[in-house]
Amino acid sequence: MMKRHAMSALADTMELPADYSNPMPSTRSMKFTHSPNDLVLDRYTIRRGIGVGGFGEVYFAVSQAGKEVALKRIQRNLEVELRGVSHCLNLKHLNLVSLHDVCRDADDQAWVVMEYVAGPNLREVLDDAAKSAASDSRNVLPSGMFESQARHWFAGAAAGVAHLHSAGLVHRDIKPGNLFDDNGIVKVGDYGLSKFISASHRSGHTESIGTFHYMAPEIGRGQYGREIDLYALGVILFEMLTGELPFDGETPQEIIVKHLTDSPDLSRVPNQYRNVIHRCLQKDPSKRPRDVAEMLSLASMPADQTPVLAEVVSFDSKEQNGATFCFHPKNNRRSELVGAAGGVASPNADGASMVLNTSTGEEPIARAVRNSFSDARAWWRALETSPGVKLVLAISAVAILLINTHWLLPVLSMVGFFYVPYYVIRHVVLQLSEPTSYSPGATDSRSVPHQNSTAHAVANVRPAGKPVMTKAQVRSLLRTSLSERTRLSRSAEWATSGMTSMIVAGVLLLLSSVIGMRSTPLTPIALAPYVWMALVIWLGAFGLLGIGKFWEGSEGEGLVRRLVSASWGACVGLLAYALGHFLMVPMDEGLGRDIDATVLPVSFYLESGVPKAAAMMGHFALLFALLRMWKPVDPLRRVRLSLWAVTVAVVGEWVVHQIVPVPQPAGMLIAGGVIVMTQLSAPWVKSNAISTI
Ligand SMILES: Nc1ncnc2c1ncn2[C@@H]1O[C@H](COP(=O)(O)OP(=O)(O)OP(=O)(O)O)[C@@H](O)[C@H]1O
Repeated sequence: MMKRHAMSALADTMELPADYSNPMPSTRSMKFTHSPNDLVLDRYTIRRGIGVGGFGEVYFAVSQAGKEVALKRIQRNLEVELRGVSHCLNLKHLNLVSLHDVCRDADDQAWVVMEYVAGPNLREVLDDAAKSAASDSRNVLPSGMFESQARHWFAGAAAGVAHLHSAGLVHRDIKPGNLFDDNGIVKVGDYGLSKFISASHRSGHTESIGTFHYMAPEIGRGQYGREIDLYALGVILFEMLTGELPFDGETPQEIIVKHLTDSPDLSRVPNQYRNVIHRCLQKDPSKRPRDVAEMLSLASMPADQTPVLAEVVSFDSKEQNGATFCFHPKNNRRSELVGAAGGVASPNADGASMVLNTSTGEEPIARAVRNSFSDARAWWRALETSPGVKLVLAISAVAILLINTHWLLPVLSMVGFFYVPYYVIRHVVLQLSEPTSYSPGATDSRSVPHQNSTAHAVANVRPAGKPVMTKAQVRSLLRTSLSERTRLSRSAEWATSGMTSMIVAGVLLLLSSVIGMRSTPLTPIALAPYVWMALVIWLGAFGLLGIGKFWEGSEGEGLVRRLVSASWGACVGLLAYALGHFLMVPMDEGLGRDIDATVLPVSFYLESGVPKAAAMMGHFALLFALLRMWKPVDPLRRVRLSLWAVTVAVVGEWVVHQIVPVPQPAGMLIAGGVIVMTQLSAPWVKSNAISTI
């Protein structure tokens, strides 16, 4: 209690922002000095007022040439110290709102000219989410945001803040109102300026402007280290995930006292984020994460955990302090080049080479299962029904599980039978294949301060938005990077792709057997051809995925690759033949040719016309040689799943069938299936990532 009084006194003596008496922006009067069509700074025509903040009024304006900008008219009672502002003005990063200029008009009025962001800020998004949750009669909406949305904002804001920090700047005013959504890209605005703008009656003294909910305790002591930004990001993450603030109160003093003394209640925060928020909200700045990179990894957000592909890599020519983070989450995606198995590609600081990191993170299937559980848990928590109803629901769920154990248990055992060895092998291989970066040109992330201490740092040499590398150059850098990966990391990725392809095979088997046996009783004999096809497809794809790991480092020599493909095709044919016999699959179906071809090669067939092993081997060898089999497994292929490639494979198979017939339609299904499966299972670097660099 004593401590609280002491803290309260401290809060009373703290310097509060000039506008603290009414800190909620919504209550500020929205009177604007300028009207639409006013010309300011001799070149900008005001279109409309956007809002009024602590520093002044913000307008949407256009230049004479039509460039859209946001203009902030700094309040008269604030002094603007322009010395040093240039440091902020010359920062360029995809996740920062660009500051174009700070200038004075004829009346000596200071204006900040900046990039105009049309999208909402996080404050508005959170308020909307709260309103939707309040009016959601089905109670399915979270009180904060969906986790994926929160991650998207968090990662984008972190990337912008990391860039500021690497440039030696502290934002000082991170809050939801200063984070914007620009067409899916999170942008941090209002950075650094608070240092250069101060209340005139305290000339020369830098003012604390942050809204109290996001203000780190040490700000009261005049400490403005970069830790205050991490603190604010922690508060924002808490708010996004729970819809509530960790420290709230009726007055600024009450909030400040809570920042100084209270511990946040993390019980409503999903498990995965408790640690990062706990660390970010430490009262002692030295106990917070060392930097943004550490904060992100505590949030389980290192690049290798996000199995998505890169979209943009942004470079800043002024970047000297090591890597910057860049987040371009169109479609909620991270900005790294990440393969299906979690690899990450990023250009290094001199832009001369790219690093393709392979996964060392959580196993993708385990992650998917964990995410589903946490979604289910969130849904369960959000379910606002009486405890009695919840109990009935829980008992019903358990009963349903128990009733279905007769098939659930065998299925789970089967899954475990394949999954556990795969998981162990993957884990062992990844343990051996550390470090996370394989490019000799890249600095080991753990050896250099500020350099990417998580796997996904990107550095750049250009202002965002202007491509500096042609697609071909980027492609060649990615190739180099792919070629520099260790054999172990490739093996790990192969294992993951193999597992994925097994799941795809299971789905194919299910679909094809359901369609093919809709009017046939389910017997082992009837099922055998489907199992046979699924196995042949899987084996074919698995081998190609493995060979693809050796091909991915170069564009390759076509003839050699066709020969290798043909050899693997012969193996697939042999396996198909052996498995067909083992499963007693009728091999004499659909052998007739549509074209009256020659009787060759007659020695490949029994007198009954049933293909011998040689026919199967010849057929698939020819097919694999004909199709460019390295394309569907190439991480740099144009699209993840090309239906054109599938069509070509099926038509190609039909052509080969005219020369060396095999059972149909199994042959065509196998050809199409192999191409679908390899494409779905092989890692892929999204092509517009390449075009936008
Ligand atoms: N670059 C911009 N593009 C579009 N809207 C902007 C831009 N900068 C600010 N705004 C909007 O203008 C309004 C006022 O912004 P401002 O930054 O002045 O106030 P604030 O963030 O509420 O308070 P403070 O100045 O204390 O940070 C807000 O609604 C904000 O979303």
